[in-house]
Parts: sequence; C-alpha cells; structure tokens
Amino acid sequence: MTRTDAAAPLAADTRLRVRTAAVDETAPLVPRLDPRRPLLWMRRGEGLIGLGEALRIETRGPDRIGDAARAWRAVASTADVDDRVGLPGSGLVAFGAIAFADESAATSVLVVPEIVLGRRDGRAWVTRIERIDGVSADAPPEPVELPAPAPKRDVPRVRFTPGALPPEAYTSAVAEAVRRIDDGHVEKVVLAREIVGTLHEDAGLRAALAKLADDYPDTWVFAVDGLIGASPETLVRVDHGTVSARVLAGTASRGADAASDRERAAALASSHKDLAEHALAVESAVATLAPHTARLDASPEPFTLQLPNLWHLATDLKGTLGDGSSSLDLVRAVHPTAAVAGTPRNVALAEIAELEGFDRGRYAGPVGWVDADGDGEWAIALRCAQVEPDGTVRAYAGCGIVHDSVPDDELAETDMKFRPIVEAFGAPPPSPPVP
Ligand SMILES: C=C(O[C@@H]1C=C(C(=O)O)C=C[C@H]1O)C(=O)O
Repeated sequence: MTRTDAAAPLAADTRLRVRTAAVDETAPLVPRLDPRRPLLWMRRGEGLIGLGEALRIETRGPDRIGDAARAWRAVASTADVDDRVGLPGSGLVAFGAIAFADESAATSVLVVPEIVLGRRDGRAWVTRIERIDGVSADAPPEPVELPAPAPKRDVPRVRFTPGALPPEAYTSAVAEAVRRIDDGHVEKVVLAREIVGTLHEDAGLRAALAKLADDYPDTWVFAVDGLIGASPETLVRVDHGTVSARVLAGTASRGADAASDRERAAALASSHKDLAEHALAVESAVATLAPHTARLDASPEPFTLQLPNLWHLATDLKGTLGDGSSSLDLVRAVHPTAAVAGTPRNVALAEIAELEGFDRGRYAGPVGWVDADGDGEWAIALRCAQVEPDGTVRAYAGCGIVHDSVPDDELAETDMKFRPIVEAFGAPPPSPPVP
C-alpha cells in the first residue's frame, strides 16, 4: 500500500498494471466485501466492490480536489491497462471520498483496490490491479481469487446519542440562520447536526451495508475509507462525453397511507418555500457545470422523488462535455452546491462554520469513483456515517434553511434523514407517521 499526497508526489516509477476480464458471476456483491475495509459503489444491485489496496492518494486543503485530479491523471497516464470489457467502471478505477470543507481535518482520499469485482447491465468482470514499480511488466499477473460470499447476519447494534449541535442547539442555530436570512446577509444556509455511537463488532459494516442496499435500492450505496451511506443525490456523472446530475433540495415526510402520502408529495411540489430552496440548488449546479459543457438541459419542472423515508424535490441535468474535463474536474467545479452549502456559496460556508461549529469531515462532500479516462460517478455523501478505526460512528444530517424555515420542522427533517443510517445500525424503524 502506498500513501501519497500533493506535497509528496507519486514516485516516478509508480506504475500500475491493470487487467480486466469478463467473469460469469451472478451472486450479490455485498457478501464479498471486506468487512473491515469495505469499498463499495452500488445501485439496484449493480456497481463495484474493491478488495485490497494497491495505491492511495491523500489530499487536504482548499485545492484537495484539484490535487487529487492531478495526481490521478499522473497515475492513469502511466498505467498499463488491458480492459476486455469496456463498460463504465471496468479497467483502472479509484474509489474516492472528499472532505466537505477547505479547512477540514479529514483527509480526502482516492483508493485504488487490488481487485475490483464489477457488474453493469447484467455483465460482470474482475479487474486485477498490481504495482509494477521497478518490476518487469512481463512477469505474469497473479491469478485472482475472489473471497467466498459471507453468510447473511444481523446488523450490528449501535446506540446513537446527540453529538455536535444537539437538538436544542440545532434549533437555535436554525433560528439564528433565519434571522440572518431576514437581515439580508444570506439567502439559504444548509445546517447539519451530528449523532455519535460506537460499533463493537468487526464484521458489522458488511451487514449495515447489506441493509442500506436492501432498504434503499434506488440510492447510491457506498463505502469508502470508513465513510458509508446511501445517497439519493448524484453530484455528477461523466460517461464518454455525456454529463448528468440529479439535484435534490426540498423535503417532505411520507404519509401513513396512500392518500396522505400523495397529498404530501403534492404539497411539496407546490410549496413556495421548498421550490425556492430547490431553485437555488439547481441554479448553483447549472452555473458551475455550464462553463464545462457544450449543452446542459434541466428537467423543466422539479419532480417529486419518493424514497422509503421521505419525499424530495428533484431536478435531473443532462448534457455533453465541452472541454474534456474529467469527472473529478467537474466535482471540483460543482462542490459544494447550494443543496449542501447555501447561497451565496462563500457567505453560506462562513455561516455554516460559525453556526454549526463542527468539522463535517466527508459528510456532504463528494463520494464516488473515477476511471483512467476521467469518467466516473460521484454522489453527495448524504445519509451517511464515518466509521473510525476505533469503532466511533459519526452520522450527519442537515437541511436547507430559508426565510420560511421553522426550527422544529427542520429538526424533525434531520430525524427522517438519519433513518437510513440508524436503522442500518440496528435501531427499530420509527412508528408510522400520523395521517
Ligand atoms: C443536507 C442533506 O440533504 C440535502 C438537503 C435537502 C433539503 O434541505 O431539503 C434535500 C436533499 C439534500 O440535498 C442531508 O441529507 O443531510
């Protein structure tokens, strides 16, 4: 395993040999994850798992994404790649998780596994990645042996208690944000809070990820360097010159029966508060992507996206790349969107630092993967937790605060957003909402 960061560039002889071949594999991906250091990117049963670690790039500071993009370009440009599959995610890939804030103490990482097992459009492949620094590239690659799927087991039990910004402090921070919005300082600020627990069991992460994937199949279920979650929000995807994204902002609870559920979705779709909050998030994504795209279209009206725990207002963006940017270059351009920071961006970031007062780590940062050509899929790390090596689990959830925000409603919304993670760690589902 190699660690590198922008201050210490990769050794000149760091070279990767990458071999991808199709395999006949139909078993689910999650049971093959490394329970201690899972690497996962999955939606609707398809995606990538990574085993082992061939190379790690670590960056930090204001240009952590640019530094990672440059280091990745250098690694990719010297790699010896033989990819017999040619699907998104085959060939050389790195899994990435990036800190939210410039001043965060959390490292941003790109991790290149030794083995990738991938599945897409019903096809499966295995990629073997080896370091051949100073070694003859003619030496035969080592054969790949996939670990046997682990039997299903119960999710680990983690008891969460309030962490940074406990409920009363959170509602006060929301009230203060509304005052500052009314003063005209800022239009929208996204404020989050933290809950903390301890994971005692070693194999628990695989079971927690299996539950996230079972319960939230339409989200991006991810695990990168201890950051695990199930995000519904696609920050940006690049695939052979096409660009897409899904912007979310505006949230409502699910109803207890079909009629009240429909009513809540309809109320969300016509709520001035949520539509205003949503429009700011779409504007920020469009404005930051547009300079890099030849064309960029947004779905004309926001639509309501149904998730098991809530409704969101959603807008899909689709376009074509105009300047040869990699997915990491686009991540650098769009992060942080108004969906997780606010408007104007820099004022909102200063308000977050002051009113939240804790380090978000990689929560609300980009998480995803990038390939040798720069193509990749990145989500915003939401509905997630960072699991530290000592078993500490920190989960985060936040809400966009605008002029009409009501502190207790926003607190209730964070509880809905914590649900995927607290249930993946063994909490019983909440009682159904009152119709
Ligand atoms: C900030 C979070 O979610 C974001 C905020 C939303 C909102 O305020 O309505 C909706 C989706 C996300 O863009 C979170 O889940 O922690």
